[in-house]
Amino acid sequence: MTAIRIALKRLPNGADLPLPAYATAGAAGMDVVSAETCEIRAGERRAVATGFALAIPDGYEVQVRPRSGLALKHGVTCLNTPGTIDSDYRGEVKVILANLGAETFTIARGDRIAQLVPAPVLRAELAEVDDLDATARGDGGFGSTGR
Ligand SMILES: O=c1ccn([C@H]2C[C@H](O)[C@@H](COP(=O)(O)OP(=O)(O)OP(=O)(O)O)O2)c(=O)[nH]1
Ligand SMILES: [Mg+2]
Repeated sequence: MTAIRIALKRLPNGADLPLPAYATAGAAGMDVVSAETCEIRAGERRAVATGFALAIPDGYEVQVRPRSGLALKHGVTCLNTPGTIDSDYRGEVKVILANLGAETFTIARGDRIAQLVPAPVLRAELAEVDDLDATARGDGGFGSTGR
């Protein structure tokens, strides 16, 4: 398994926290813990601090993804999933959690709240044209092929 090196800087609010880590040998995501104790009421959202910042190598991003256990048990997910950490972002990584459940969700400092997955970035060069090539689908979409 190849790994890319990503520089991580602990921020003062993350001084004593575990760094993002893979929970099992085959885990795709590194679990991230919360740097704050807080509550998210039903129907609300919050940018939760993680206590670290990253310098991702050029040509890569880091995706912030929800944990399925929180989603299934509590209705808590990343609102902007997958969140995008740009390679040129040097601020604190935050996890935008939304509580879609019926109960207030309590987060303790150190709780695992999301997972980070690095990914290569492909950039596109747009070529503006007057006409696009024809396809069988054409402009059908949004359920046009049936259930
Ligand atoms: O879940 C997330 C998503 C984003 N970010 C940070 C890192 C990312 O590089 C930056 C900008 O994210 P994005 O491009 O998704 O947000 P935007 O609304 O387009 O903000 P900006 O105008 O700053 O690009 O915010 C996070 O910490 N967590
Ligand atoms: Mg942006």
